[in-house]
Amino acid sequence: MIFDNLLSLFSVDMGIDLGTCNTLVCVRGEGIVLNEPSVVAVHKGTNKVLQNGNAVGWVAKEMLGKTPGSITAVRPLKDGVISDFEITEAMLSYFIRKVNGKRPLVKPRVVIAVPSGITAVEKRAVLDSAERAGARKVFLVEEPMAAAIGASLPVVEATASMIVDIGGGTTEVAIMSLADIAQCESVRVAGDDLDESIINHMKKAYNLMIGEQTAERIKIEVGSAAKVEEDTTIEVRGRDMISGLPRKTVITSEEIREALQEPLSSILETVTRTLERCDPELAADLVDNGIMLAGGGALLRGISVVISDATGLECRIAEDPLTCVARGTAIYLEHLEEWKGTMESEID
Ligand SMILES: Nc1ncnc2c1ncn2[C@@H]1O[C@H](COP(=O)(O)OP(=O)(O)OP(=O)(O)O)[C@@H](O)[C@H]1O
Repeated sequence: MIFDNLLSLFSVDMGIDLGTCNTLVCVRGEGIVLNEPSVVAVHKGTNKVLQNGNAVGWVAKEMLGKTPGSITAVRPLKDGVISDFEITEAMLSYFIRKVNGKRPLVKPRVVIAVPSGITAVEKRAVLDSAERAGARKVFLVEEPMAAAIGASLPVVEATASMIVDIGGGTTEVAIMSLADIAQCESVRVAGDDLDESIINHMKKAYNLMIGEQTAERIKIEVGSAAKVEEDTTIEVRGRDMISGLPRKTVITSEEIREALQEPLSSILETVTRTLERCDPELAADLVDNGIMLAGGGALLRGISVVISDATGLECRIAEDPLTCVARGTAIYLEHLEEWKGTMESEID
């Protein structure tokens, strides 16, 4: 124990938000030091990462959708869970090496935020991957708890705090009190599904095939959950499904809003269901405390308006919602000695 504390003086303790879309790493005392896409480029049909294990993150994202036949750029996490263990391990290993690089002699202690819905087997896989990827000790925290802490909600107090974390693969809804999760639900509908709906809309309405990156750009530039600004238009390029040739067309923000309604209604249902299951005393607190939104999906125009309309509660957006979970893991690192009993760890 004392030896471990001594070692921590020489190692970088890090908090990792292992996301479907982005992985963020925080270092104790330094804040966010890495923010890269959760993408890895491999030789097709193998788990061999290109460029000696270094084709990860930004380098690999540029290859996504543009790779020649022998190379594939993969996202090893899907729907918020690990879909490819070996590649996830390679990715974690690259990020840990990149951050720990300056102090390679002592292995780091690592806090990883994982979706609340993952199974014991999946948790073990994350623990094992991080250990093999070079961590000295690994602690897991539940993503909604990390998000709430990162959003400065008073989770340790005897009052209810509610977080809706809309990520890439999953939306996590949780109600917390006294440092514990009282009610929690996770749905595998989030930002990626909004992109998917845009792709389907373009196929159906315009016979135009567009890529995932184009769909995401449309969502970010003109997408909305409710009409909160003047409607605009955007030029979209893709491949004509009939002629097979490149083509462009102009679409409106109104039709995109329409296309997003279906996945958004699944998210809204999850939010209202979680509230319905909540203890009446905690529900009473939420009348005053409201709901906090986190994750990249919180940046979708009008999302707080639709959640507020559906629940009747005040809905706020966390500051810098994309980094909430990572900042929460950094706060965990600061309180590691006090809180580690509440976290799952390989060794403890
Ligand atoms: N301005 C924006 N408007 C709408 N969506 C956005 C915006 N910026 C980012 N996003 C979306 O947020 C999602 C990524 O959010 P985030 O980084 O919180 O997810 P993640 O942690 O990688 O995923 P998960 O929590 O599911 O593992 C993507 O779907 C991205 O398209």
